[in-house]
Amino acid sequence: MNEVIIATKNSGKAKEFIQMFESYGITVKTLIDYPELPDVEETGETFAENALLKAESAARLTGRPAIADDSGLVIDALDGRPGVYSARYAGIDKDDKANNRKVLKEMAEVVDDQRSARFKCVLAVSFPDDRESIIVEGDCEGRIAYEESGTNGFGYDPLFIPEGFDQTMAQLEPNMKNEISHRAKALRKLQVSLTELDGGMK
Ligand SMILES: O=P(O)(O)OP(=O)(O)OP(=O)(O)OC[C@H]1O[C@@H](n2cnc3c(O)ncnc32)[C@H](O)[C@@H]1O
Ligand SMILES: [Mg+2]
Repeated sequence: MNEVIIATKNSGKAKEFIQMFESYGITVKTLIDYPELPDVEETGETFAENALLKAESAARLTGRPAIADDSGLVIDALDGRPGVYSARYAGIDKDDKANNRKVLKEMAEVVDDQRSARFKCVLAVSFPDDRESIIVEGDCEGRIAYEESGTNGFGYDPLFIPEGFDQTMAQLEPNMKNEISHRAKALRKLQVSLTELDGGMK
């Protein structure tokens, strides 16, 4: 495999996948390269259901294996919200600024030791033939800051302080995020699953 399709229209995710796959010598194409493909409605109740919906649709429509990422932020003090609704938490889809403001407001009165949270990433690989889809997941533990800091990354990165750091994900170098992130952990598991398939990832 020297090219892979990632079924995402999120440019932040796309950039990270391009960087992470570089080390395997694999070129990444995303749905940004296939503007004619229709949007998939994320009607699932779990990250896995939504990842599968996106991967199956892309594999069917492109005729090639496709990987989809469904991910989000799970905050303990908010009973797991924003969770699967992370992209549209403040109402409008993919308004990162508004989503971050809403989370900060809801977390304003929450004390230090109750600010635990994790990023979750579920990756699904689907095939255009009758091979079964593969699902893997990765978590990144951390806590919610009191204000936004940093400009790297995307989404909730300016609010999220990963375990073992005193800076937000948006203040870390992209290479560091791509070592420790939920997405990196899921991708490492996928590498293991894919090497068991014909051809593998190399
Ligand atoms: O469905 P696609 O096209 O992949 O793009 P999306 O942005 O809609 O992606 P999701 O449905 O998986 O929603 C995930 C949301 O969770 C947040 N998120 C996911 N991974 C993140 C990360 O690494 N850093 C910060 N926020 C993240 C971000 O707000 C995303 O919009
Ligand atoms: Mg989405």
